[in-house]
Amino acid sequence: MTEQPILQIENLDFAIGDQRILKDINCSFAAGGIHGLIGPNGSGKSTLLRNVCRIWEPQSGRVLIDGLDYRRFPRKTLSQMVTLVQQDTYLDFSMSVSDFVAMGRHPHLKRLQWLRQHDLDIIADALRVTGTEIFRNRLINELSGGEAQLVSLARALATEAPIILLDEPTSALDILHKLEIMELLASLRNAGKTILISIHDLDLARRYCDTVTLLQQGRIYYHGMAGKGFAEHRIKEVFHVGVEEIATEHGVSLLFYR
Ligand SMILES: Nc1ncnc2c1ncn2[C@@H]1O[C@H](COP(=O)(O)OP(=O)(O)OP(=O)(O)O)[C@@H](O)[C@H]1O
Repeated sequence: MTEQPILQIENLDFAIGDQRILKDINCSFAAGGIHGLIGPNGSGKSTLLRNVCRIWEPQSGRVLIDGLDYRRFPRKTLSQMVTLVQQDTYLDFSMSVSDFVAMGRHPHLKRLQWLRQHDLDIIADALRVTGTEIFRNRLINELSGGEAQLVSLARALATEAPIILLDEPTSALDILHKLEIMELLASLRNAGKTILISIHDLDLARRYCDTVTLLQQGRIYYHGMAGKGFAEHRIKEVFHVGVEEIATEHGVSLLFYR
């Protein structure tokens, strides 16, 4: 018997005003995987992530978590199950990094309940694994773009949600931090988390993702195994560039665009 996917999207349509942005989206994601969302600018990746965590709601179709329509869960319960690291991590309010990361514990607290030792331990752990504990006392609106991305990831980890959505989490990071984040995501995947990540860097996606979902103008063009997803003709047709695989001496191949 095949295991039920942790996340399923069925016949999802989403529009803003009269602009149809997502069209007939059908896909499912196994637990314990890194699932890449790729596609050109404006193809609908961020919009899909926002529909998956119910910041936006589809006009038709369903999102199922563990087989249940997410509209059946109270908002607080849904926030314990799914968390989103947004693309624009411009944090324009004055708050310490540790207070910001502590917000990740809110779905687990009752109204006006103080953080418990258990919560403080989880916050400390989230700061540690993202390498952000060194600026725990800094103000978030004084961080660089890359530092803010790491802190946003720390807050997501503090929720302990089994499904983590990330909207281009490495876009503002230098090469070392990019690799560190992807390695961290790989270890979270190995610990059983389900990660849905929108990512423009196709080489990183090829290296780290188990499956890819390729979007083109709001529709799914390909959904399946990552290896097969990067066939030359698909990249050519969706991104309108020529592409060639260049083998390296490290046993991996890199994409060369022309
Ligand atoms: N708040 C909004 N109001 C109106 N249209 C929007 C809004 N947000 C997104 N769109 C439109 O929806 C479409 C999909 O946008 P989305 O941000 O989901 O794409 P994306 O694939 O994440 O792009 P990128 O790679 O540039 O981040 C685009 O045409 C965009 O202009």
